Parts: sequence; C-alpha cells; structure tokens
Amino acid sequence: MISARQLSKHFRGPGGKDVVAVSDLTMDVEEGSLTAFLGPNGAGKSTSLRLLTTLLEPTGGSARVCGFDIVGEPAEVRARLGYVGQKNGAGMYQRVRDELTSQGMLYGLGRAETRRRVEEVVEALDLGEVVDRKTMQLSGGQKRRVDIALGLIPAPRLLFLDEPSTGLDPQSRAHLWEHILELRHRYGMTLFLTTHYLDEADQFAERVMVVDQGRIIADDTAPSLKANLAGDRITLSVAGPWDGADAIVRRAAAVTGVSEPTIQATTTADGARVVVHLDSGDRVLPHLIRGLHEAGRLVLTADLARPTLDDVFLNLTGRSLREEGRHESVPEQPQTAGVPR
Ligand SMILES: Nc1ncnc2c1ncn2[C@@H]1O[C@H](COP(=O)(O)OP(=O)(O)OP(=O)(O)O)[C@@H](O)[C@H]1O
Repeated sequence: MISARQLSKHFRGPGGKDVVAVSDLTMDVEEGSLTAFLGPNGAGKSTSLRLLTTLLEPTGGSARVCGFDIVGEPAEVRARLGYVGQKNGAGMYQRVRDELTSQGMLYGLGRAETRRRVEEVVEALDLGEVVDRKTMQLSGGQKRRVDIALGLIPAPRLLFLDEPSTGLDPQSRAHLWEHILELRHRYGMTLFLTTHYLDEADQFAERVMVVDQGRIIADDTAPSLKANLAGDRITLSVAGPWDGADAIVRRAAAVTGVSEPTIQATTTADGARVVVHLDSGDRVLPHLIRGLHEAGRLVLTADLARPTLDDVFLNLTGRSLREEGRHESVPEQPQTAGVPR
C-alpha cells in the first residue's frame, strides 16, 4: 500500500540553515494495517505524511502509494487516499452537511453519489445530531470527527490522520478512537497516523514506528519494541545497608534463566533503594524476595514496572517522550481535510 525508499525532505530554516525534516525514510506498509508514527514535536512526522500524500515534493528518494509514484503520478495517488491534517480542515461558517457535500463535488463524485457518501459518513461517525449545525458551533471532538468525515468522503482505501486526537479531552479521545476502529472494521481501510500519545500507539496500532530527528529509529509491534528495547524494572526498598546483595539478585535472575540484570543501589535514611533492570521481572521477583529473606535482609517494599513505549524511546534516545515540550511549529500552508484531485 505504501512503499518508500530513502525518502527525504530538507527545508531552508531560519538564516538559510538546512533543516532535515525527513531523512532516509524507507518502509513498506501493508494493506489493511494500522500503523502509528510516534515521535516528539519536530521529529518529521507531519512532513512524512505530507510527502506521502503528495502535498510536498521530496528532496530525495522515492515512494509509491496505492501503486503510484508520489512525484510522477500525484493525481493517481491523491485520488486514492484521504488525508486529515493537524488543523481543522472544516470551514467554520458552513453547515456540516454543506461542507461534506462540497467535498464530494470537489472530488467529482456527482450529486447522487455525494449524497449517498454524505449519509454514509454521517452515520459512520455518528454525526447525525450535528449535521445541520455550523462547524463553529461544535465541540473539539465533534469538529475532529467532521474532519475525518471529510477525509472519508471519497471512500479512500488509505487514510492518513495527522494527530487525530491531539487537544481533545480523554473522553473525546476515547470516543474518537472508537470511531476510528469502527471505520477500519467497516471499510477494511489502511490507516496511517501520527501521534504524540504513547498509550494510543501502544493500544491501537499493530505497528509502531518511532521517529526522531527525521529518522525511523525503531519499527515493530508495541509488545516487541517493549520486550526487545526496554526491560522490566524492579524497585525494592530494603532495611539496612545493601552491601554485597547484588549476588542475590544475580542468583534469582540466573535460576529463572534471565541474563544480565543491571543493578543500581542508593543509600536511603532507613536502608537502601535498589533498582534492577531485567527481562521477565514477574518471574524473577518471587525468587529475589525469597533470596533476600533467606539472607536475612528485610524487604520493605517491592514494585515491578513493565516497560512502556516511553521507556523504549528513552533507551533509544536518552530522552523521555513525555518530557519533550511542545514548541510552535513553523507556519504551514492551510490544510484541507481531503486531497482534491
Ligand atoms: N515549511 C517548513 N519550513 C522550514 N522548516 C520546516 C517546515 N515544515 C517543517 N519544518 C521543520 O521540519 C522539522 C520536522 O517538522 P514536522 O512538522 O514534520 O515534525 P512533527 O514530527 O510533525 O512535529 P509535530 O509533532 O510538532 O507536528 C521541524 O524541525 C520543523 O521545524
């Protein structure tokens, strides 16, 4: 469905400086899959989407989307995809129904087909109650659903969503995701989306591509990324000094077949705080507590944390995605919710 080879995009930044927004993007995305592009602000996620949707021309490399070349056959590519940009594409003063109808006409669908598509997307995205209202009167979550409806009017086989849920409250996010998953189920569409939200990528995407500074730095399922690129973490507080108890941790790991735990112990007011990074922490923890008990060490608290995608990002980059501050992005051209022919 998408096949990109060493795609890159450079911009001229402030003072004529070369900004590498996307570097060597190589990937194949299968039909029917749900892929999330996860990364901090400025990682190159939106630029990648704009390249793949032919809204920007690449500086280097090539890509085929829905079987057509993004540079040589942009009209063919556009005719087959839907694109929902970051900013609301819906106009403020039009009624939702008129907005959706204009989109159908823009795509050259004809009156009868447009009417049929409008009814279908209104039903699919549960917009029946708001379809005769103006976009400016809608809530953030409703507006976002209108944006997605606009992207769906041409019945695309492939839908790109740029941060579909950013700025929504948790309830609206959850509601929007119900709709996204329902759309996928109903139409068997290929979905490719960008997100800052670790939990969304973790929960809903079959494939997560972690992007940083224009490059894909990891590409796998969320469980594999977590298993391979970040281990579990056991945190213990023990009474008295830790002296020499590393051997007990290593033994507990060895009997469960787990190799190379890393152990960091710090002295606290009442003893020590010990953080152990390892795989299969759930299997090791009971052996560890028993071993410490048999050695006469008193365990005050024990906590096992499974890795998150943030741990994956932290391990790969030394930075936390959660702590990446938002910065204003460079002003962009106005975005439309669909990509007209
Ligand atoms: N039109 C432009 N001119 C110059 N630089 C740009 C332009 N568009 C993007 N950039 C730069 O390219 C880099 C990647 O930007 P991009 O918007 O693709 O990142 P992103 O991962 O989508 O970020 P965000 O999550 O904030 O949307 C950033 O350094 C950005 O400032």
